[in-house]
Parts: sequence; C-alpha cells; structure tokens
Amino acid sequence: MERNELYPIFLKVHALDTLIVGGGNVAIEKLLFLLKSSPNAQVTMVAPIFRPDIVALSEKHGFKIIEDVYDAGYLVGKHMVIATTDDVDVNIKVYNDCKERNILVNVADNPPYCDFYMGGIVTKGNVKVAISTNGKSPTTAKRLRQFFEDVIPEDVDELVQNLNKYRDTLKGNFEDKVKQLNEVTKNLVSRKKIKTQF
Ligand SMILES: C[C@@]1(CC(=O)O)c2cc3[nH]c(cc4nc(cc5[nH]c(cc(n2)[C@H]1CCC(=O)O)[C@@](C)(CC(=O)O)[C@@H]5CCC(=O)O)C(CC(=O)O)=C4CCC(=O)O)c(CCC(=O)O)c3CC(=O)O
Ligand SMILES: NC(=O)C1=CN([C@@H]2O[C@H](COP(=O)(O)OP(=O)(O)OC[C@H]3O[C@@H](n4cnc5c(N)ncnc54)[C@H](O)[C@@H]3O)[C@@H](O)[C@H]2O)C=CC1
Repeated sequence: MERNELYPIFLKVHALDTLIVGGGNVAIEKLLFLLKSSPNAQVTMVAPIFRPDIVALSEKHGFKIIEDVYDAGYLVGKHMVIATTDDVDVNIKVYNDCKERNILVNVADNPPYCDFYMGGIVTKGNVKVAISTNGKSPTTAKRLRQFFEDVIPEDVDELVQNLNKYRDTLKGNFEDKVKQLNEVTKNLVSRKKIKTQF
C-alpha cells in the first residue's frame, strides 16, 4: 500500500494571517471550506476581479479584499497563502515568493506546489476530524467526510465535555490520571461503532 506521509495539525487560523490570491470559483470554494470550519479566520484576498458572492461574504465576515493583481508585497505579515488564479505562472510565482519567505503555500490546483493540502473536515462540537487522500482524490475526501459526519454521533461533544470535567477532578500524578481516564473510557470503543456513553 502507498503511504500518506503528511502530518496533520490543527491551526488556529483566527490567530494567523491567510492570503488567498484570486477571486474566482476555486477561491470561493477554498474560502467557504475555511470559513465553515473557522468562521473567525483572518483572511485577506487579492485579485483584479472578484465574484460578487465573495464581495458579499467579505462584508458579512469582515475580511479584506484588495482589487489588484498579485504582488509579493501582499505577502508581508502572512503566515499562509492559497493561490487560486487561472494563470499558472502567477500561481507558481506566488509559490516561489512564499518559499523564499518561509510562508506556507498551497496552489490549489497543483499538488506539487503545495506545502499543505486543505482536507475534508468533520466538526461535531469540540471534535474535529480532518481527512486527506494525499492529494490523490479530493472526491474520496469529500465522500469520507460525509461518511464520518454520519457515523460520528452528534452527542460526542457531551462525552468530551464530561471527560473534561472529570479530568479536572482527578488528583494524583500524570500517570495516575492517565490510568483513571483510560479505565473510565475503556468500554467506549467497540469494534462496530463509536459509543458516546459510559
Ligand atoms: C491537492 C488538493 C489541494 C488543495 O486544494 O488543498 C486538491 C486539489 C484538486 N482538487 C481538484 C478537484 C476537486 N476538489 C474537490 C473537493 C475538495 N478538494 C479538497 C482538497 C484538495 N483538492 C487537496 C487534496 C486533499 C486530499 O489530500 O485529499 C477538499 C477535500 C477540501 C477543500 O477544498 O477545502 C474538497 C472537498 C471538501 C468536502 O466536500 O468536504 C472536488 C469534489 C467536488 O467539488 O465535489 C473536485 C472535483 C473532482 C475531482 O477532481 O476529484 C483538482 C482537480 C482539478 C482538475 O481536474 O483540473 C485538484 C488538482 C489536482 O488534483 O491536480
Ligand atoms: N473551477 C473549478 O472548479 C476548477 C478550476 N480549476 C483550475 O483552477 C484555476 C482557477 O479556476 P477558477 O477559479 O475557476 O478561475 P476563475 O476565472 O473563476 O478565477 C480566476 C481568478 O484569478 C484572478 N486572477 C487572475 N490573474 C491574477 C493575478 N495576476 N493576481 C491575482 N488574481 C488574479 C482573477 O481575477 C479571478 O478572480 C484554473 O486554472 C482552472 O483551470 C481546476 C479544477 C476545477
């Protein structure tokens, strides 16, 4: 079997500055998935022409859109960049400019030019599951997202909240706490389905 060697992390995108280059179909797709998961994401967009729905979203969510062609000056202060223009050379320039500045970059339609991929995302309260197919089949990522949205119980967040409270009541050293938490949760996972109640 081929391996997926990507390392998933969960970014606090409300505390990081993200630039989206381009304002068309791909830009709105990436923007919507970002905002769906992280409504307070700090986003700036730059493009000469924006889809009207992007303009409306920028007003609703309060992010900045800049009507201009891409220039490396727009990278100042950015931690992460997503390039979505319909000009391959512009996207590759964005990639190279970011590499020079150690900024994480994703060229949405060009996997070799991605430091990271956007994943399929399932969110149930505090629980979040991210899915990647190593860039091989975004459609599979979407289908798996739908599958996990269905099988992960809605009340999984109650479990998290209860265990969080229980965790705060535990005394003793780290090892004792781990033991007690493992003991109380040992029956939660059966082979067939995820349980949310003790
Ligand atoms: C590499 C990656 C880079 C990145 O964008 O980060 C990438 C690249 C490309 N996407 C393409 C197409 C499509 N993308 C989707 C959907 C999603 N794409 C997403 C992620 C990623 N897409 C990253 C890899 C993720 C991984 O590792 O699996 C998801 C998961 C998350 C998100 O977009 O935020 C989101 C589903 C979210 C959800 O529903 O939950 C659909 C399906 C649909 O829309 O129904 C199609 C059409 C069908 C098809 O082609 O499969 C093409 C082909 C372009 C062409 O043909 O020219 C490329 C370029 C290429 O592969 O070369
Ligand atoms: N639409 C889709 O679902 C898919 C698109 N693609 C590819 O992704 C790329 C983008 O597609 P779309 O979003 O549909 O294109 P689009 O035409 O809707 O959007 C392109 C955007 O890039 C902007 N742009 C052009 N030059 C720029 C520059 N120098 N600086 C900043 N912004 C600039 C334009 O103003 C526009 O907002 C294309 O190469 C397309 O072939 C690939 C797969 C699916």
